[in-house]
Amino acid sequence: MTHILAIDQGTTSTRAILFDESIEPVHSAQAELTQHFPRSGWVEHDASEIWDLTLKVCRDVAQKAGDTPIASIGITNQRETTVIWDRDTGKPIHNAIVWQDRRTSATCAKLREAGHEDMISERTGLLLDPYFSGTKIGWILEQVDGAREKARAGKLAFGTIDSWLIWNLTGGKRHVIDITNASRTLLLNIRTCEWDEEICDLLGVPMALLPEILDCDADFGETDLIGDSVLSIQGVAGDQQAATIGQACFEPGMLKSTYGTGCFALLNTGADLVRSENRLLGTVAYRLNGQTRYALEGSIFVAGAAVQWLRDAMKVIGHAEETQALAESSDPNQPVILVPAFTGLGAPYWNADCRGAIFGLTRNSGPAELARAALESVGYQTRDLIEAMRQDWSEESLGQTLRVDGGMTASDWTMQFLADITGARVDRPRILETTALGVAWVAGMRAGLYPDAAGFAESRAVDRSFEPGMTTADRAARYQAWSRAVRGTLEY
Ligand SMILES: Nc1ncnc2c1ncn2[C@@H]1O[C@H](COP(=O)(O)OP(=O)(O)O)[C@@H](O)[C@H]1O
Ligand SMILES: O=P(O)(O)OC[C@H](O)CO
Repeated sequence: MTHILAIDQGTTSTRAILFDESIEPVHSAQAELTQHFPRSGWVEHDASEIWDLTLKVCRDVAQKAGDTPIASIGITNQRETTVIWDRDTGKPIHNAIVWQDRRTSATCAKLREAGHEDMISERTGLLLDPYFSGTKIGWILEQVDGAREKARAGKLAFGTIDSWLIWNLTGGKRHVIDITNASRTLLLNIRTCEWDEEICDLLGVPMALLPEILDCDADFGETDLIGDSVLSIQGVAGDQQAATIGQACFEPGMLKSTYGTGCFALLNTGADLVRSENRLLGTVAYRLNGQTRYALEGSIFVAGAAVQWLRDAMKVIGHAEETQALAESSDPNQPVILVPAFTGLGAPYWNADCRGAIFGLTRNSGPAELARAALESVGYQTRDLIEAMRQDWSEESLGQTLRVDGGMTASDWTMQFLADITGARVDRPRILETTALGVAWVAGMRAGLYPDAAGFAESRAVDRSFEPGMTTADRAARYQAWSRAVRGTLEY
């Protein structure tokens, strides 16, 4: 018996999962991460806590497996979150600035006004938005005393969370980043897959800060910190790209959508980078065996977070699961619509300033109608993404099947509505930990334990498929109502 260890460092928690020789998850350990909100719109993590908890869950899970050896390590992580540390001490010089953080929106607006957005989008595939790492790096260098000089002198290191974990796991020997994480920094030329010096210069990021870029299945270094033997790190990808791999979306046209706090839909566009005309992102899906595959990505900031809002702010539920019974008991003649723009709207609107709205309330609208509206908002937003993808990539098969994963897919009601409103078949896999599965497979394949991509795709099993049931007329009417509600929200 041999195991593969997958580390999944997410926004709210860190998980370590051991997969056996049949690529089945057999042991796991998890720790919650402290969220810091120093100001409205700011979100930080303590990078040292991230490292401590990651090492802890890895050691915990290794202990659960007893004497069974680990053949290789895969790492997947929350993307864009930015850490800068001192190369001598190994200590972060500031809290990590999390992907959700909006503090650099004024910097982005200035760069936009100066006319740089087209050039940056053309080269990076991304948009000028605080979401990405580039402007976060600039902010830390500006705010921390002496940081810019130290950065120029090569004394500091920047990394996304994969880089930070690998630096620590290898005892400071490797300063690297995988290509998928690099493609989220706003500093990568996505075609040449190299750092873009002109953009780095524009954003005030000295090249001496930057890690070496590696393929997802590269040699990322070795660690002797987990268990008694030396373990190799051989598979790395940002979490949404890892889920794309874990869902075996290896062919152009395959689409996966992950429903956690937010929702991230990635469409494999093959060896071609598609430049979106509809404010979707162009990103590296993965690079395996030296072959780069691209994706179009739609990122929505509020999916499961709408359910958290019902629980924490509105207090209409005690637990997320209760939304199912409430939605089932809601009055179908009250078409309440919730536009959950709590922190603005992501793709395809990218409006950071609009805020949430509820439409169609009556005196009888209550918790049941609100719960249904929250669950439906996830389906409507996904439909927005698929419509935008269809305009960018006119392949007929697009949008016929949606491979889903993430915590919110536990809700059958939500998955059925998703199928109804998108008109797509929704496939929920048997292994829901697709993010960890993706990098476990890459690491295990490199270690010679797991099959190639075709064999892996064949082994993928579906737990349940949801077929669209709504009439075409009903689907169209409801989607039109949603579109009107979004317009109203944007105009308010
Ligand atoms: N049965 C359910 N019905 C509706 N939403 C759910 C259900 N179970 C979990 N969720 C939502 O899914 C999210 C958690 O998913 P997860 O994949 O763990 O998120 P993340 O990785 O972003 O922390 C939460 O926002 C939660 O409200
Ligand atoms: O950690 P998650 O699952 O919320 O994912 C975060 C994304 O990678 C942000 O782009």
